[in-house]
Amino acid sequence: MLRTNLTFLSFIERFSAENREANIILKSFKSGYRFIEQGEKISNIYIIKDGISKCFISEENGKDFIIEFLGKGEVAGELEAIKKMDCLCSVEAISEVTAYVIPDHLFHSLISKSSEFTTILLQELSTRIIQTSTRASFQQLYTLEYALLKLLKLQADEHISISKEDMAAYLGISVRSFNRSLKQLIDKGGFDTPEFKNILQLGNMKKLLERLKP
Ligand SMILES: Nc1ncnc2c1ncn2[C@@H]1O[C@@H]2COP(=O)(O)O[C@H]2[C@H]1O
Repeated sequence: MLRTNLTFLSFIERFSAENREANIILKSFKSGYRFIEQGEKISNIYIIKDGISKCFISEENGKDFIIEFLGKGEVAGELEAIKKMDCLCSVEAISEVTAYVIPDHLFHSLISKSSEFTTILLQELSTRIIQTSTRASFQQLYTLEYALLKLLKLQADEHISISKEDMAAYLGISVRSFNRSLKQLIDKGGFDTPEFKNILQLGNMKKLLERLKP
């Protein structure tokens, strides 16, 4: 749910410190700022140093679907650079975000000259395929309450807080359905499986549920 890639982050921190002339700059974005807009052409690639962004597709019916939350070391904008296509989705800060901004010519030169960089990038893209496929299967094959419980547990574990609207957009449902599922989950008191039996009893889970109560 919240992706990070600390290997990518340490590579770019080291590279920009050792190659000041490369013009990699660090930019800060306020929460709510959309630094990549779906359908546009961009000339930079971003590697997140701090903070969390959401990466989402807006459909023509006005609904948004959150593909992934991107944290430390995650790259954004690489598809447009590699495939020479318009940006697949939008990327927006949901907390204060700082990111390394890499001009696309430098990104391409790193791919052709640094096998370390290319290996990290290939690993990242492979992980994205694995995670996106696993999530698609999970969300199709389990009940909504089960997916919601898993999403809540991840937030409790990682001490992050995601708005109700964003959680609904991540699960691909309306806020109304989200509230209904949350109520069902609270009323039922959890699932009788070894993995989830005690989740609702976690201290920070109680606080999370209080905040979200419909
Ligand atoms: N499945 C995914 N998981 C994580 N990030 C993604 C995924 N799909 C797209 N992105 C990111 O969102 C960015 C939007 O702009 P780009 O299409 O240039 O590049 C995209 C990727 O960096």
